[in-house]
Amino acid sequence: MIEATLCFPRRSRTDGSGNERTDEVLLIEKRRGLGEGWYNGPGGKLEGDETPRECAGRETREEVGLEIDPEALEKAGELTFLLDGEAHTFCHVFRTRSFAGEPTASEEARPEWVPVEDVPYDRMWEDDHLWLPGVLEGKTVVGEFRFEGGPPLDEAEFVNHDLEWDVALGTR
Ligand SMILES: Nc1[nH]c(=O)nc2c1ncn2[C@H]1C[C@H](O)[C@@H](COP(=O)(O)OP(=O)(O)OP(=O)(O)O)O1
Repeated sequence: MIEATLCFPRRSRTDGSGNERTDEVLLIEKRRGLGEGWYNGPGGKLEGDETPRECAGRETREEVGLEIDPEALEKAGELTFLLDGEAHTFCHVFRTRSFAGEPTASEEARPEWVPVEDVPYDRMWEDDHLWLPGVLEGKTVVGEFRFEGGPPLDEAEFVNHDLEWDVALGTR
């Protein structure tokens, strides 16, 4: 089974007049690999003996150039994606308001700050609208999502899911 991560950097922006505060999340439009052409958080597969939070920090740096201290990441979710009845990917989800630098595009990803109310769920993995809103509200989630008819996973059909909210997650 693949072990992977997703990272959702957050910021609050105030408009020129200082009146409107917009809460935003950094998404990427993925340019290659699984989920190509769709929006998601930065992230990818664990490498070597790195921890999930180290992986999330590294992938965010590689894909969009933000520097993130792995210890500053808050664990928000653990998602299992099953393909044709078998565990395909276990994904650790993190969020953070602590990072350095400005997002820049890479070969893998085009970054975009998006108001939390305008997340383009119709251009994302079909399961995202089920768990990402809660994660962006500060909740924790454990979920299982079943796909059928692959591989690859991103061409399979999303069939059903189970979700549990406000779960105490490990510190990894
Ligand atoms: N159903 C799903 N919903 C979702 O939101 N993200 C999913 C997903 N299934 C997989 N992912 C994400 C998790 C992880 O960040 C990424 C894994 O995709 P890939 O195997 O293509 O890895 P990448 O090519 O991005 O990583 P590296 O090769 O390690 O750079 O896709």
